Amino acid sequence: MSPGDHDVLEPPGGHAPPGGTGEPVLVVEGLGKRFGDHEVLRSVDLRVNRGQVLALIGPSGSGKTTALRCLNGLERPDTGTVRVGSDVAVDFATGASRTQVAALRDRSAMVFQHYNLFPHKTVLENVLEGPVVVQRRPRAEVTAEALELLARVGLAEKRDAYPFELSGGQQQRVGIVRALALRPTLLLFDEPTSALDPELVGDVLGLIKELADEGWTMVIVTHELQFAREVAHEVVFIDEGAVVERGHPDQVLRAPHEERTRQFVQRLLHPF
Ligand SMILES: Nc1ncnc2c1ncn2[C@@H]1O[C@H](COP(=O)(O)OP(=O)(O)OP(=O)(O)O)[C@@H](O)[C@H]1O
Repeated sequence: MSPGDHDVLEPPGGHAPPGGTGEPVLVVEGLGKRFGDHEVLRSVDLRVNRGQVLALIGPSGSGKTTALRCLNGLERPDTGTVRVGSDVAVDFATGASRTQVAALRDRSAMVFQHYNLFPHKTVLENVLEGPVVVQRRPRAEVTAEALELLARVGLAEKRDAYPFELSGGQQQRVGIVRALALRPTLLLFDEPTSALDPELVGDVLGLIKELADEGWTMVIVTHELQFAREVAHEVVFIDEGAVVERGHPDQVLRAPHEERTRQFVQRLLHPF
């Protein structure tokens, strides 16, 4: 590979050391969002350094998905700034332009709860859609990368299959490949295993853990607390749209300072 080429199997900038670097990839300040009278996000701050994983946890309806969608430009916050990498900084309070929001979307890639694959497109076409149609990169180059990524997740032979021919776990692996093919600076996961049958959950979590070990920078919304403890460098607990507690996974998940965090963690660990 010549200098400047991008190895699609590696995170941008190469593998980060364990624990990440000190270089910020995502800096979010004062993120606020209302849907009508409902204040869904209240001045949320987040920071993730290169090679780090942030796990965002919280009760249903606390604003986790909305926060991710704001980071990805799929939703427009009313206030706050979002910086991704060294060259994209969007201040929503002063009215972000379409070009700025598009730049934000270009830097991060989202893996959705329900896979969101195009049902009428093959696996390969699903992976090519973003890089070729949206990013306008050369089809031949992207196809080679997509096949490499599909091989990595054990789906090379499914390139011409349609989503309905795949298991949920396989569909979600395609969802992850589709995100990686965008060469994102930041990967966003929205409860990536919540739609899966229990026996397929470990398969997808294992793949995400591998990516984390390789130094991909990620924000993961999850209810899988054991997984969050193993993979995340920081856990952020939000409730009613506001950050209640943040810290090392062992502290937040085993010895939380806040009563609301303790109750939430207990409910997830002991639902009955
Ligand atoms: N497009 C929308 N229009 C109106 N209200 C919305 C919209 N999207 C989300 N909401 C509301 O915002 C609140 C937060 O929703 P969000 O999906 O972000 O929560 P969540 O923490 O991800 O929940 P869950 O764990 O159940 O997925 C909810 O009350 C939801 O009904």
